[in-house]
Amino acid sequence: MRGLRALRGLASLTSSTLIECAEATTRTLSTASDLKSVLKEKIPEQQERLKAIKKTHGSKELGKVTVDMAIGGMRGITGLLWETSLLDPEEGIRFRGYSIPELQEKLPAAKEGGEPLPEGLLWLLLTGEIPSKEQVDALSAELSYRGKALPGHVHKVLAALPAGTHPMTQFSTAVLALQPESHFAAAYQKGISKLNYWDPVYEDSMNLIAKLPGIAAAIYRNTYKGGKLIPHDTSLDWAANLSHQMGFDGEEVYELTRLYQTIHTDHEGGNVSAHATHLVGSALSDPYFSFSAGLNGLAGPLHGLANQEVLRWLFDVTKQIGPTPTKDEVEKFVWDTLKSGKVVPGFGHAVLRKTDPRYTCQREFAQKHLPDDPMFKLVSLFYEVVPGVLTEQGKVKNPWPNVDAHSGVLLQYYGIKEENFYTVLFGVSRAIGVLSQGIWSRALGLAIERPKSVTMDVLEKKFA
Ligand SMILES: CC(=O)SCCNC(=O)CCNC(=O)[C@H](O)C(C)(C)COP(=O)(O)OP(=O)(O)OC[C@H]1O[C@@H](n2cnc3c(N)ncnc32)[C@H](O)[C@@H]1OP(=O)(O)O
Ligand SMILES: O=C([O-])CC(=O)C(=O)O
Repeated sequence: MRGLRALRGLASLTSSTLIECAEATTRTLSTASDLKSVLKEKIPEQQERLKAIKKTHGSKELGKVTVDMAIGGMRGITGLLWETSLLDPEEGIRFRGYSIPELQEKLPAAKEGGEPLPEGLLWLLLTGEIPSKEQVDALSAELSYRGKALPGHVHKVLAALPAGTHPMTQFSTAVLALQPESHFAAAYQKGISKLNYWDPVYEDSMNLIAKLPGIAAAIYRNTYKGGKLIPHDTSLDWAANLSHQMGFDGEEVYELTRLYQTIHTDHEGGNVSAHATHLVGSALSDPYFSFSAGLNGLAGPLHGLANQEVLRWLFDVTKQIGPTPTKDEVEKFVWDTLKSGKVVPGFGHAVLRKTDPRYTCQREFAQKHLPDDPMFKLVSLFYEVVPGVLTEQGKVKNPWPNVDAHSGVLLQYYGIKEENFYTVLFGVSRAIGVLSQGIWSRALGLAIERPKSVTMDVLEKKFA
C-alpha cells in the first residue's frame, strides 16, 4: 500500500495542470516495483527479440493471400504483430497466454475469491507478468490520482452536442477533446528521438485510461440522469469508480463491472477497434487520436454496438410474443430475423468457431447471482435455439454466441437499463488492451501501416 499512501499524500496537494499531476504521479511512483519501471526494464529485451526474429525469419512466409481474402475483409490473412493477446478459434482469447478462467484464479481481486481487478490485467498486458495485490493497489491509486479531475472544457464540449447524440459519439468526441493534453504530440513537436516515443505514449495512455470512467459516467449522467454528476471516490478501484460515478453502488455491481471491464479489454489485433487504433497510431498520431478512431469502429453494429442491438432484439421478442416465449416461438422469431435480411445480433464471429469464453464467464456470473432473472432465462433460451437455426440456414461459419449476446442482460439486472450506453462500457474496457499494445508498438518501433490495394481491373487482368 506504499503507492496508495504516496498518492493520498499527493492528492492533498493542489497542482496547476493535469500534465503536472501526471508527471508528479510518475515521479512519486518510480520505485523498482512501479508499472512504468517494470515495463522500462522489459523493453530492451523485447526489442532485441524482435530484431532477432526479423533477422532470422524476416523473409519466411506466414501464408498465402487469395482474391477471396482481398475481397472478404482480409479474413484469414496474418499480417499484424500484436503482443497483448492471441485468439484461438476453438478456445477463445488468451491474454499474455492466460485464459479467462486462469485470470479469474490468478489476478488480484478486491476481495479474496472475487472477480479480477482490471488494473491487474493492465499490468499483465503491459509487462507479461501477473502482478501482486500490492502492485495492483498502487496502480489503482495511480489511476485514481491521474483520473480524478476531468478538464472543464471536456464538459463544455459534451454540453455543446445536440440532445439525443448517441453516447458513442459523445465518447469519441470527449476523448478527442482531451487530445490537447497529449505528452506525445508535445514531445514530437520538440523533436523527441524515436527511441523514446514509448515514454510519452505511456503517459498519454495511462492518463486516458484513468480518465475514461469519469468521461463515461459524465456521459451517462448527462444523457439519462439530468446531468447531476457524482464525484470520483478516491477510496475505490478503477472499475468500482466507474460504477459509482454512474450512480450504481454495492459490492455485487462493482464485481460485475470488474469482470466486464476485464474481459472486454483485448481480442488480439485484427478486430475493428484494435486495428483502427493500431492503424491510426502507426502514423504516430497520439493515443487520443488513435483511441478515438478505435471507438468509432467499436460503434459499428457488427462490432461493439452489437451489445445494444442484442438488447433491442430481446425487447422485440418480449414485445411481440410476451415475456416467456416458448422454444418454437423463439425459433420462428430467429427465422423471421434472418428472412428479413438482418443479422442475429450477438451470434457469429469472424475468428471464433465455438461459444465465446467471454459469453461463458458472463453466463456463470448470471448463474451465480441472478439465476431466476427472466431476461437471463430468455438469453439462455436463445443459446439453446439460435445455433441450431443458424446451422440449418447454412451460411454462417460460427453459429455460437459471442460476448455481446450476454453483457446487456447483466447490466439490466443491476439497473443500467439504457442499452444505447452499453458500447461505451465496452469502449472503456477496450482502452486497456489497445493502448497497452500501442505503448509496445512504439517501444518496438513498428512501422506505419500501408497494405497494398488493387482494382477489379487488376484482378481480372492478372488472372485472365
Ligand atoms: C465484440 C464483437 O465484435 S463480437 C461480434 C459482434 N457482432 C454481432 O454479433 C453481429 C452479428 N454477427 C455478424 O454479423 C457476423 O457473425 C460477424 C460480423 C461477427 C462476423 O462476420 P463474418 O466473419 O463475415 O461471418 P461469416 O463468415 O460467418 O459470414 C458468412 C455469412 O453469414 C452471415 N452471418 C454471420 N453471422 C450472422 C448472424 N449472426 N446472423 C445472420 N447472418 C450472419 C454473414 O452476414 C455472411 O453473409 P453473406 O455471405 O450474405 O455476406
Ligand atoms: O475479434 C473480433 O473480431 C471481435 C471481437 O470479439 C472483439 O473485438 O472483442
